[in-house]
Amino acid sequence: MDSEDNYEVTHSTVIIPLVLIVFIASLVQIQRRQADLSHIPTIGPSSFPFYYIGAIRFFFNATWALQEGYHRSGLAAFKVAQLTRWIVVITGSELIEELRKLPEDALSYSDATIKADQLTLTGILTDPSHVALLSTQLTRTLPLVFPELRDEMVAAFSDAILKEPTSEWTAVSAVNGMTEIISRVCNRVIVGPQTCREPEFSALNKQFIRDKTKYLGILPTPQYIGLRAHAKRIRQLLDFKVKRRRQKLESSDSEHRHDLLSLLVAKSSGPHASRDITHSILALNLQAVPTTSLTFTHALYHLASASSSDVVQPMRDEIEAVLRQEGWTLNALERMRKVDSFLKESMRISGLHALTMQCISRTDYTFSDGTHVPARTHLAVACGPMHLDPAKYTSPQTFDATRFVRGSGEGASRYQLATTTADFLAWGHGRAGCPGRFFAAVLMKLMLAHMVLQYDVRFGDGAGGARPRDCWVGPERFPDLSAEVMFRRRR
Ligand code: HEM
Repeated sequence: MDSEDNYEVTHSTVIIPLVLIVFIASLVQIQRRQADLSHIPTIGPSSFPFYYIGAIRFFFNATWALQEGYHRSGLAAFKVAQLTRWIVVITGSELIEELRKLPEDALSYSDATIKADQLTLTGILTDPSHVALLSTQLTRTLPLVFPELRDEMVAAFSDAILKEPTSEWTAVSAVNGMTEIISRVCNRVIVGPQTCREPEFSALNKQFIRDKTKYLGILPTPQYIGLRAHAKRIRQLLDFKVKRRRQKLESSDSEHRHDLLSLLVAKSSGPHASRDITHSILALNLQAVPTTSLTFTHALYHLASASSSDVVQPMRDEIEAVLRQEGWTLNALERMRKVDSFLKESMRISGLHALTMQCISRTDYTFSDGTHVPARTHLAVACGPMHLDPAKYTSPQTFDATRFVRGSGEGASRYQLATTTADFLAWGHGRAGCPGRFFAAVLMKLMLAHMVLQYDVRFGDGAGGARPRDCWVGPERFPDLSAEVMFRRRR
């Protein structure tokens, strides 16, 4: 028997029974939960086996189910079927605030993340200790790392967009170009200046993210093997750097770096330190790079289809006026209100997730309006329909670049890009709010301001100047992954 036959045997003897076991287990689970949740209205069919029709429809058209539930009058909560579970969707600002305030022993966000994340099965991504570093250390060191961040962004832009000093229009693959830049700049603060530019590190990272996207949680597939192999090689690459950072820390070398690798080295010890550090670096890349790249690509598509005189020129005027007074500083970036508002409006109308604040109840809980959820219920909030609700936003279907521009008076911070509220949920909210959002907001503002100042941007003639259609996979929204945008250096 040759190796190909062996491979076939592995597939038929391992994968098919495994898939069947998972399928039957999920069937029993979903059926049992249906009985517990029968008092909560369902969008789509609710009885076996028809809820699978609802689950399949949710996969292909989640926005329909969420809009339907959100707008059905008087519903504070509704449920939708997914292939392996029910999700109870909470609506309305008051219940969302109530949900946000529930403590960890009543409601767990990490239980939901760990359950939903197929990487749990690979043994990679089990320790969430890097999360605390983001909200404390990274946000605090932003003023210190800001000059490095800008230098890296400018260099990465030239490399990824227009290497040659030409002023002709050049077509750039939007998702690839933005991912290239964002991966490099994010890694400048994650692993430092040399590693973020190393071709092997960056190629492995990209392959790891790609395999993760395709990995369905089934063990012996090529993606599973790939994920483990890439993680192993990245660990080999980082091992030497970890040792060097540790020596520097121990030698009280005054030239400490402010990247996350140094912080991880400082707080780790024991025989598994190097493995844990690699896993944290991988987790950070997974959580930072795809979200920021896709969010920024959405904004780029809005920019390429925006009116030059009504949207782009006023932004340029604002950026130039602020830079004349301050130069490139964190404070200058904060004063660029039109840039901030443009990105926030893009996240409102083209947010990546139609569901957010996904969590699992740990105890039975009754909301103030009487809605009861038993323990172990998967809960979420429908942010997609909320962002398009005319009761919350005037003309919600229109992209209004200055919607969030507000004066500097009291309460102005409520409208800023990184602020989460019960009406703006693109970063999650409360305990589930993205801990990397202050960094992501600074990075995207830097990129947009640089792009608007240095380049003209438009869609090619083939596209008729229009923004390409988004693509939905379940409740996740992707910008067109193959579209090109034309760039030209400003004359
Ligand atoms: C525009 C870019 C980004 C968007 C839209 C975004 C959005 C989100 C959202 C919505 C969540 C909560 C998930 C939920 O709803 O339950 C989240 C969690 C998270 N984000 Fe972001 N994020 C972005 C960028 C980043 C960056 C740059 C980093 C790291 C530097 C980061 C690190 C994380 C981490 C670690 C979590 C998990 C928090 C936890 O488990 O408690 N994100 N992000």
